Amino acid sequence: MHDGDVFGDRERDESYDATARVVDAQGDADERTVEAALRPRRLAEFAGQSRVRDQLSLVLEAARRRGTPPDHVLLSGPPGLGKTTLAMLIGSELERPIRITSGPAIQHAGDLASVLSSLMEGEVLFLDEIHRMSRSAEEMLYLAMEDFRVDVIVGKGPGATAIPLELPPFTVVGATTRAGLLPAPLRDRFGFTGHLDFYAVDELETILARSAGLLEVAADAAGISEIARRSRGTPRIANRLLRRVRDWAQVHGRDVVDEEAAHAALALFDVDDLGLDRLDRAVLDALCRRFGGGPVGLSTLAVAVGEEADTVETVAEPFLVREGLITRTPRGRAATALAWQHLGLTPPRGADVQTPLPLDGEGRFGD
Ligand SMILES: Nc1ncnc2c1ncn2[C@@H]1O[C@H](COP(=O)(O)OP(=O)(O)OP(=O)(O)O)[C@@H](O)[C@H]1O
Repeated sequence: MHDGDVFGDRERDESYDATARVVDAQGDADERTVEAALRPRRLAEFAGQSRVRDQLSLVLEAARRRGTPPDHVLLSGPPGLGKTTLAMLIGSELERPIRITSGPAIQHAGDLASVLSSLMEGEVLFLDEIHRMSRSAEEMLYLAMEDFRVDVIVGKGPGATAIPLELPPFTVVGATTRAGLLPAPLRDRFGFTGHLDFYAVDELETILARSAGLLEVAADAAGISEIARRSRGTPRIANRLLRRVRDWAQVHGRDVVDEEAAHAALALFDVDDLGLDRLDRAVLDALCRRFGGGPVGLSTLAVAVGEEADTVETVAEPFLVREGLITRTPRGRAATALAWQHLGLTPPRGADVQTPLPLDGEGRFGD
């Protein structure tokens, strides 16, 4: 029932095929079938995010004891960190059916009305990319979440009338990578909000060990650890790298995914020991070698690496900033001392003294 076309309509950069990156945090439609097999089936199997997991577990257990559907749940955070997985787990923990759709699939209030009017009591409605719903659907959703009612409009023009339709109680689980884009009235209807953060290496190791078991891949601790370190804090990337290393091991007649297999496979796929790929490194290289560490304007930097400015900004930059390799300053992008070191170069004096711009809380810059 899961992972159908509703996930296919994602915003992609058009000039650069980000899906071709082995370190892309967004999955494609084909990959979702494999991913579905790796999803934890119980909350207890969900590694990491302990705060959100414990809070959610409490909310669900209390609702179960009361015998009522829990509050609506909003899950936010970057792609590939487990929002869909948690939504599925809410359904399975409550032992309720789950209905899946997404913001882009609901462009008219009527689309939402037909979903809402067919919900059963206690059903979980998962709305992925909820920030991409149309305004009219959003307004209908507020009312449905608060009063369990939709107004069905019959007729057109001055003669149109609204017929209220009562709905059985249900729970909305919304997922978004951009919580800041949700209008406040919609955000306020969620009784519980969980923000997912990037995973620590040991958490990714736990996830990888479990995935290796499910994929029936023999993997040793050093191999798993090597993959975890290069996975950019993201389970989706970790699982994908595991599959590529498994491929390498298989083709080279190795029985075990070990450190050597991980090194060789990840070198083949251009993923370095920090998890940077070709584009990330090209940006650092241009910044340091061509522009003396910057600061340099985005468009100049983009020309130097042969990509669109938007690609550099949305695909490469967020991770480079998060890793402390570059900063964005009012005068442009600048390499930090860490970037120089990563390229094996000596940083010039003052490589770290640029004043960064403030982030807006979602890893984006305020300008
Ligand atoms: N905590 C976790 N434990 C085990 N596996 C996980 C965990 N988090 C994510 N995964 C795995 O990572 C993959 C991606 O997770 P998921 O689809 O839930 O991410 P998402 O946040 O919904 O991404 P998107 O925003 O792109 O929809 C799945 O295969 C899932 O099983």
